[in-house]
Amino acid sequence: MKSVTVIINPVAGNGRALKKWQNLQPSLPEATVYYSEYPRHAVSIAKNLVKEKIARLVIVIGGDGTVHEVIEGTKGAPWIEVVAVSAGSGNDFGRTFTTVDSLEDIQDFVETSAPVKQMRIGRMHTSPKEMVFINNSGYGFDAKVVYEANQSIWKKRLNRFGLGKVVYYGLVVRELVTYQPTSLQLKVDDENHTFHDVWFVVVCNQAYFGGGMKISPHSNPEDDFLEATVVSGISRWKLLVLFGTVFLGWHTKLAAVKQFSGTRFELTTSAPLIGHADGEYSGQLLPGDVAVATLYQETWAMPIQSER
Ligand SMILES: Nc1ncnc2c1ncn2[C@@H]1O[C@H](COP(=O)(O)OP(=O)(O)OP(=O)(O)O)[C@@H](O)[C@H]1O
Repeated sequence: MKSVTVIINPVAGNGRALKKWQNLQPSLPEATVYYSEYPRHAVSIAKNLVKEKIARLVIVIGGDGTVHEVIEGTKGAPWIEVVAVSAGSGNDFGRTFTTVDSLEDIQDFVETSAPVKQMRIGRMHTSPKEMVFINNSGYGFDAKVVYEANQSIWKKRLNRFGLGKVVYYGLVVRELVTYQPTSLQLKVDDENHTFHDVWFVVVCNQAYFGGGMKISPHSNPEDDFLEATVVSGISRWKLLVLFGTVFLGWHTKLAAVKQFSGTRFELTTSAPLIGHADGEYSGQLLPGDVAVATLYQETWAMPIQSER
């Protein structure tokens, strides 16, 4: 029997995480419980768990940001299994990896002694910084929207009424009007590609991004490859239509969308670009910098949906 540890982000999903935990708590009296008290606190909680070297099931109650932090903290500890109770607003993690919602789901994991498959996780390196990504990491338009949303006082105000997403929609429209596409060089393993008029580039470890868009259908965290999607040479309003086609899977046939599979991706830019890792701001890529996306050699014990 594994020991159960619960990590909750009380602000995720505008308090939804806390409500979900209040429902589960009476059934898990033995669980060790930690609350994330500030951004990136879950990274240090997870790092401290790794030091104990005990086989355990870690249940993360939060959104993609909180799962990202716990996974970052459990690097190099395949004896720790991570599952999530989806309680954020986007929840792309739970579209591929396993989520639990009831006590029965949790018991399945606690009681099974079958080894959990090991998953690959991405790494975006821009010297001297290194970012983990479970879902995806990239640069450009979408990262700018994330960055602006996190700066916005309106996001906090509207979140109180569960309307935080309105800020994202507003910013997508604003950036559609004001964003200046740039040139980008992409090296996929040994092949060089140059793009002009680039809106965004995203390197994916799993298929979904942006809260349910299956942008990279061939991405699979069980394999040894990452996939990059570059969107370039498209007018502002066609880009909006393109986002709509992603839900139908038609975007992969458009000339403005180029996709590559590989093991190492080098990105360089002609103008400063804002970046994200799993939808959280990850800093700027400046002309002269090289961002390198690869998979970590280490693996993580995270069941994926198809196994259940
Ligand atoms: N006690 C806290 N107070 C404020 N922010 C916190 C706290 N604990 C964690 N955070 C931060 O909250 C942010 C949002 O968390 P998370 O992404 O899990 O929820 P979400 O934004 O609602 O969901 P999603 O990313 O799926 O849309 C994370 O960046 C995390 O660092």
